[in-house]
Amino acid sequence: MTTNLSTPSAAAATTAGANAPQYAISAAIDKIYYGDFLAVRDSVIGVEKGKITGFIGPSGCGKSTVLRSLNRMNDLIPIFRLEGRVDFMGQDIYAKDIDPVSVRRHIGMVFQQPNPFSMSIYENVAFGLRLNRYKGNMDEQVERSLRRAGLWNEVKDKLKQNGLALSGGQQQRLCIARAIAIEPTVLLMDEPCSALDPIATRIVEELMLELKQDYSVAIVTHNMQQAQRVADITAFFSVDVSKGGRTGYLVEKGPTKELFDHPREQLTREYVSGQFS
Ligand SMILES: Nc1ncnc2c1ncn2[C@@H]1O[C@H](COP(=O)(O)OP(=O)(O)OP(=O)(O)O)[C@@H](O)[C@H]1O
Repeated sequence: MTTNLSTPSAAAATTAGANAPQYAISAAIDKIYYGDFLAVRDSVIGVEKGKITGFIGPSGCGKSTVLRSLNRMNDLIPIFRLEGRVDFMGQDIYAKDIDPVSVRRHIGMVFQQPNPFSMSIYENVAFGLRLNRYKGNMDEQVERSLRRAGLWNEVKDKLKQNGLALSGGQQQRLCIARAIAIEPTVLLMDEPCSALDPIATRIVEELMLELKQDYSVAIVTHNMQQAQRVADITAFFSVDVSKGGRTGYLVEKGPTKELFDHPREQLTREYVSGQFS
C-alpha cells in the first residue's frame, strides 16, 4: 500500500520555539551508498521554510546525491541506498508506505541542463497538471506559472511553439514554470545556472530570490559567488579520503554570511578562500 503525503497546509514543521528555524525538510543522513561505494556519510541538513539553502563543496562531495535524496529522485538508480531519515511535513519520505510520486509532487526539481519536453511551451507547463488531474482552469494556471517564472511576456504570443526553440535561459525558466505549476512546497535546484550565460544566470538568480517568497528552495552550486548572492543558509560539504575511499560529508552549515566571513572549521576557511576546489 502507498500513502500520499498530506497537503502542504498540514505541514508539521519543527517548532521548538518562536524563533527556531522552521524546516520544510529535515534530513539526518547516516550513509548513502551506490552499491558498495559509500558516497555520503553523517550529514544533518534542512531546507528552511521560505529560505534558500545552498549546498557547496568540491567536486564529488555528494552535493547532488544529497539534494536528490531529498525528494527520492535517487530511487531511479537501482544501486542507490540511504540509511537515515528525510522528513517532509513530519513524515519520513522513505517510510515503506510513502508513494515517491507523491513526494515529488510536493518537492519539485530543476536540473543542471534545461530539459524541456519536445512539445509546445503551453504543454510543457500543463504536463504536470494533467498528470495530477488538475481540475482548475488550465489556461490560467499555465499563465500564472509562466508569469511566476518571469517568462510570460517573452512567450505569451508563441505558446504553441516548441519549448526546445527557446534560448537556454528561457528553457530553464520554462522548466521552473513546469516545476512550480503543480505548486510544490519545496523546489530543489541542481546547479540550475551552470549551463547558462552570465545574463541568463542573473535572471534566474533574481527569480530564485522572488520564488523563496512562496517556496522553500535548496540549490546546489559550484559557484561560491552565486551562493553568497542567493543563499540565506549555506551547507559546506567535503570529501573524506582518510579511509581510502572518497566519501562526502557535511563539514558545517550556517547563515551564508557567517559561513563565508567567519567559518568555524579550518577546512571551510580554506575552501571559501579558494585554497582548494
Ligand atoms: N549513479 C551513480 N552511481 C554510482 N556512483 C555515483 C552515482 N552518482 C554519483 N556517484 C558518485 O557519488 C559521489 C558523489 O557524487 P555527486 O554527483 O553527488 O557529487 P557532487 O558533489 O554533486 O559532484 P559535482 O560537483 O562534481 O557534480 C561521486 O563519487 C560520484 O562518482
